[in-house]
Amino acid sequence: MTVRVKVCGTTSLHDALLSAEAGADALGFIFAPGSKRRVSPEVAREAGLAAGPVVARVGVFLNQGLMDVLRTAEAARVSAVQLHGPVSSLYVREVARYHPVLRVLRPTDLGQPDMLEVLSFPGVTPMLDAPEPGGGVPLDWAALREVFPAGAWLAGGLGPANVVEAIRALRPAGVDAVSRLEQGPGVKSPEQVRAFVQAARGA
Ligand SMILES: O=C(O)c1ccccc1NCC(=O)[C@H](O)[C@H](O)COP(=O)(O)O
Repeated sequence: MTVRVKVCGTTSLHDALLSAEAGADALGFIFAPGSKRRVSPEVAREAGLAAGPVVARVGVFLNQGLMDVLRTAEAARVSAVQLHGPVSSLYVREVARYHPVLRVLRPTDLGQPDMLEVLSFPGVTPMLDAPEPGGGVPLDWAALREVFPAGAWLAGGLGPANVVEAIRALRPAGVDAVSRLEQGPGVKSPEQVRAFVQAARGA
């Protein structure tokens, strides 16, 4: 199965076009307060729509109010929503009534019935990520091999140099990265973005 590739932390039209031209399947737009990659819904909307009809536009949220998520997602015209943080399954189910959801889990969540319940909701796809989102720290792929959910995406410290190994270890449906694709906070490195997409495609 072809692995999907998401380039997260897009903060400009320039970087959206860069990732789309590199062949990314999805762009992430971070709306979490306090993120050094936070983008306004207006910029996300302009940049995401410019990437064309086949590139997914993912709004990224961390523990934010339900109405904030729904209003921002609408204003930014995202095509999916990524939810970080200890939000309830009811909350995830409500967001999934309006948008496809990438529900971010940490490895320690995998044993928790209430966290796993959400994965049975229609339109909700799990994404395994490190405890600190956007922190550039890889997960222990070998330790996850037996418990990695079917159809899940993988994030956490991925970049051109390790994405092939990660894909071969866990066979995720998609991969997502930000820290290792930047030349500065919120600014993409063209070389790293191209190399990441190319490496993931060739895995
Ligand atoms: O990157 C951030 O600043 C961020 C802040 C708050 C919530 C989510 C955030 N990033 C979300 C992502 O999907 C990252 O791509 C993912 O955590 C992987 O990051 P990295 O380990 O830096 O590749």
